[in-house]
Amino acid sequence: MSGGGLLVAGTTSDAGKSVVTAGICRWLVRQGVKVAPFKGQNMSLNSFVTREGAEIGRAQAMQAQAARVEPSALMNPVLLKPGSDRSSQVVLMGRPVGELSARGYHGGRQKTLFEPVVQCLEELRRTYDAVICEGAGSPAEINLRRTDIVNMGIARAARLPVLVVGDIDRGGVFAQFFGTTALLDAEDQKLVAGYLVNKFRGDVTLLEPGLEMLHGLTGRRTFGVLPYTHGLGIDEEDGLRVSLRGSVRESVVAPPVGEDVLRVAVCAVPLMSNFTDVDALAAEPGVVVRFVDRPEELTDADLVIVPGTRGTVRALEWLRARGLADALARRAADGRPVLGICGGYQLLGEHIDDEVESRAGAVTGLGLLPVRVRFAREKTLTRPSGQALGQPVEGYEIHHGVAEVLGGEPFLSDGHGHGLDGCRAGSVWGTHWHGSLESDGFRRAFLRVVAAAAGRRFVPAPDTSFAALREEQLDRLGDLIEEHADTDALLRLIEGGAPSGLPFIAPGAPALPGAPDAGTTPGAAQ
Ligand SMILES: NC(=O)CC[C@H](N)C(=O)O
Repeated sequence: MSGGGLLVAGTTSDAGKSVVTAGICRWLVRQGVKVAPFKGQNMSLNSFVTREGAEIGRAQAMQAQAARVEPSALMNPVLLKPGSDRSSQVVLMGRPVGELSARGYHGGRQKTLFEPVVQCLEELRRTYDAVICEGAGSPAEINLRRTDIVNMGIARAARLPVLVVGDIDRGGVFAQFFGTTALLDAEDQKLVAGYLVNKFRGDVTLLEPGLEMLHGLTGRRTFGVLPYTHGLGIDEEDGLRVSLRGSVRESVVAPPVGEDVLRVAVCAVPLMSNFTDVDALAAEPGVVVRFVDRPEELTDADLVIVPGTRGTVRALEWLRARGLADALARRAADGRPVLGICGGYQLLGEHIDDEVESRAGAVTGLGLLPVRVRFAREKTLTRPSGQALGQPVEGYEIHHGVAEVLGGEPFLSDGHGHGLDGCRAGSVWGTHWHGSLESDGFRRAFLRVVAAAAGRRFVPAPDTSFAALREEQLDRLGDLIEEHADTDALLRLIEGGAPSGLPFIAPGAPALPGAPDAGTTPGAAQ
């Protein structure tokens, strides 16, 4: 195969585009196809750092792993990181280029990003046999189509066939498939090859008449019906699938090894970034991870984690306002474990000087670690490695804040006694490194320290390999596609593009209010 491509669009957010894209990548690479993932523009606070030091969405890094290739900035040229409900940091080719309001972004900036996005995809298509692209939200966002760079905009520019994924679990999937198609203009519709039903529970024979009717209505076939599968929510784009009032959805089912479980409470701070850091804890038998936002929920926790955040000062204010700051201080005084990661580490320190992220200037931190933080314009984006508790640790850093450690013990060091990052003072630990808990030996050693401090007879399983668990998940995604999609038809689509003769479904895209043809011939193709 060469020059193959596909856009995996969705009828809604959370329809399963990311995991379907990953599953298609894993299936193709097993067939010997050299494949890469791509998403023109991603909005997420879960990001990753490539070996070249570029920041991209974690979902694309996960898909690259599914495709067994090294993640690169080309795979996610634009990353938007929300800093409030109305503005985002724009990361272009892995580097931040500014902070923009949604209005400013859609009003003009996005247009300027179209060319670079198209070029990145072209470069990937020259290097790989096939590129599986992921859309965002729904392609039928009629207010945004004109400036779109991630759904039909890119499909049209690159002549990609489009597969629309729908989540049947929430109901309404036929109307969604039909409506998504019918609200696109005629040229866009020519690329919409068909549908994929996701998260189906029950008897497929009951669904089949509906799929036939859908075919009759749209002239488009359904390429597969994927069953509802638990435990596949890996590296999500956003917080949608993490129940902030509940436990992590990825908890392992194996029973605890020791007599006690270990309870981990993760403070659900605003603008939480890389909450995926705690996935590795949830993968440990006997570790119970939940997100919390009330001080009384810290009482029975053996370990409290303050995770990363795109709003360090805002998170600090939130912790104070909710009474969590006092609860954290009491824990520290009682010698009970607290771990701060990135933004969570910064706010545990004594002082924050921030003219960059919050522009709040001088702010007093929680004072639980002897650390001072100054925000820099330059973003630190690295993939460090070192040691802690005598075990090798790998991580990645994504932050503007620069920490000056004034005391305590170094947390992560180079193995020769030189501190590399972070700080430990009594039972409080902090580091800028994300992903450190994925290092199996370190995670076990850290959990043993926590268990001892908490007086729990918890024993970490000797053999949990987070990397192996992740591989297993990616294989299961590949299996889902192989077993429940018409792979021959998918292959033809990826190789040959959308079939010709797909019918137009009225009314098509409406004209924008105020545009010259507004109010006339609603079905007119643009
Ligand atoms: N990833 C993070 O938690 C970032 C921390 C903080 N917002 C900074 O930029 O320094």
